[in-house]
Amino acid sequence: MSARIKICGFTRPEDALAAARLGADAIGLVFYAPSPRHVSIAQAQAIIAALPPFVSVVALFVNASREEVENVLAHCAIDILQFHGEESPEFCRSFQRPYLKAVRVQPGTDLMALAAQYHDARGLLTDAFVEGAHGGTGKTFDWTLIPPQLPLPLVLSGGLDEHNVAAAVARVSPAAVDVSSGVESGKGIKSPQRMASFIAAVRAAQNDVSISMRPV
Ligand SMILES: O=C(O)c1ccccc1N[C@@H]1O[C@H](COP(=O)(O)O)[C@@H](O)[C@H]1O
Repeated sequence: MSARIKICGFTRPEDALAAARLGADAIGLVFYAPSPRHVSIAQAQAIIAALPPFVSVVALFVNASREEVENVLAHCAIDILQFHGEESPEFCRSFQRPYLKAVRVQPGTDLMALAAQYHDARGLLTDAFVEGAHGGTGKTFDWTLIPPQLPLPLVLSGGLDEHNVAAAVARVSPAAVDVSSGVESGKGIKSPQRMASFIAAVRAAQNDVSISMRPV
């Protein structure tokens, strides 16, 4: 099955519409105020309203309160929650919505144990560990730290771009890839050219099944 493509960190409706037209499966909205990609409820509503049908909307939170998450869910048509902080499994599953749990990977990170803890997640999203940052750093991590038999769908992220995503897909055969910085022309501003190149690279990598290493 071909890897799904999520592009994260939209701040403008026209960029999200361009992503959808280019073939992105999901767009991400960052509800984390310190991020340069942070959106207000009103911005999120405008972005979502610009989308065609069948493009999933992912709401990203970092250690948000229950009230913050519920407020977004009450005002925006969100399909999937993405928890990118230190949220507990109980917190993640308490909204009765599909969720992704993000993990910032470094040597020693036990992804098998985390997959067991967050067993009802729609996927485990692996990002690079960068001291002092929660994500959206544009940094890659050592993909060999991902166990080949991870029991949850893998959403690979962290420093992906049009130049390295084909190698990443070939190396770990993720269920999905997620990119933010790697398709930008400025913080929160997505480049149509970079999004097109990224999506083309994912699709091209998948046509070369001979170099896929993850069992399907
Ligand atoms: O995009 C952000 O600003 C952000 C802030 C806080 C946590 C996560 C964030 N983005 C997510 O980070 C990963 C990797 O991003 P990048 O491609 O390396 O820039 C991705 O999952 C984004 O959704």
